Amino acid sequence: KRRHKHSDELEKKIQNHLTDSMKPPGADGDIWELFAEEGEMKIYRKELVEDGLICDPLKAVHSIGNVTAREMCHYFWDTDVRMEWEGTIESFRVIEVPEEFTTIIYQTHRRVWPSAQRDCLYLSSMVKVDNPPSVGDKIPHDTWIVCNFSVDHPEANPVSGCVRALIEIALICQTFITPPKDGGPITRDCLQCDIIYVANVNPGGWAPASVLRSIYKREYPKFLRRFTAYVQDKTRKLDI
Ligand SMILES: O=S(=O)(CCO)c1ccc(-c2ccc(C3CCCC3)c([C@@H]3C[C@@H]3c3ccccn3)c2)cc1
Repeated sequence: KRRHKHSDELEKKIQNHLTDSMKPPGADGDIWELFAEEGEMKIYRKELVEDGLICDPLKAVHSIGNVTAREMCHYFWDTDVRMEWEGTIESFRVIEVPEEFTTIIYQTHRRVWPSAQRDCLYLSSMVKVDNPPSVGDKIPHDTWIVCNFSVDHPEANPVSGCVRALIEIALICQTFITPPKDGGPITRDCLQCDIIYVANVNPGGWAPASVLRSIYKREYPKFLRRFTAYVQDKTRKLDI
């Protein structure tokens, strides 16, 4: 069962995301504030301060056509294309590949004046979920998750002056297929991908609350817009 040093922790986090993060906002009795809405994309936040640091949890739900859950998770997980859609990291390095779909990444984020530059050191794993909880009465064709969470690593060789931000992030995607009425073959137009993105970022050190909250308000909608458009573009059949 224990495939690498972080296997147990990864399994536990994935189980937690499948039970907690897949619940619609508010189902957990918590008060989520809808702070951005664009079509199917709805982004919620909660105010949370831990040890004086702004750790506002974020939860986004979205649904887009013409892509599968596996494609969404693949492009989110695959470091080969990371800089094609990530707009806020300055550099990143794959430190270790503990197993085929699991990497350990060190990345630096663009400095947010007036606070110090942040870096993240995290494990990123892409997993197909076998027995997914079905949300509502729709039955998913398949469910995939990418789980990113902070770990330690002796070879991080961090950029000096960076403050280590701590992250707990998950992208959970489900494919829904609506076969064509005329019984024809299933095409991309029959696909719908439901997305849940949860992000818990601890800035790791002091930063002005107003500055952090305005970054979150700006960056998360931008990230979800840009990333989903990127995947739809990468998977679009070539215009013949
Ligand atoms: O989804 S991922 O796994 C994709 C891989 O990169 C991921 C997303 C976001 C972060 C992240 C780490 C640090 C910070 C801060 C904290 C103080 C100064 C920088 C932020 C701030 C919230 C803003 C932000 C929000 C969304 C996207 C990028 N930036 C975000 C890390 C990983």
